[in-house]
Amino acid sequence: MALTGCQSMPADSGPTLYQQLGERPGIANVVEDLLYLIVDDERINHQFKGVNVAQFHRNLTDQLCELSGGPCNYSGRSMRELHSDMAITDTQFNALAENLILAMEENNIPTAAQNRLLKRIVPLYSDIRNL
Ligand code: HEM
Repeated sequence: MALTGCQSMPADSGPTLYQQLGERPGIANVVEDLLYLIVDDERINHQFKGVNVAQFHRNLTDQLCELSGGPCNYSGRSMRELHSDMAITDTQFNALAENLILAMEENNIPTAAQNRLLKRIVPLYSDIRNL
């Protein structure tokens, strides 16, 4: 019985990305700090004028939660639809990614976890740039 039990246990592969990010509360903190960085960043802050901050915070938190494997459902509009009129440049995309990295640093997210999340964001690139 004991052996059978052992066989059915999942291999100990360490914390999931969702756990490394501090689950939804940790992700919400990262997104809050990201918002402050965006407001201070002259390369991109003009794009965010008039944005509903509470909704942006909730939806981006849900999206990163879902992307990291957490139990969240992003219920906002598609990435292509949201960003299609913004003519986002590579420089602006990279500026936002840089701010996300800084926000993760501020929240002591390990570098390996930062890279795991960025890797899951990369596939969104062509939709966000409307390519
Ligand atoms: C890392 C890449 C990006 C991700 C994962 C991302 C994700 C998102 C998400 C989930 C939303 C929905 C939030 C809401 O419902 O308000 C959103 C909206 C928005 N994003 Fe992005 N985004 C990215 C890059 C960018 C860039 C580079 C810009 C501009 C420089 C940008 C500008 C905006 C704006 C202005 C909105 C609000 C649109 C609206 O309310 O109609 N995003 N983004």
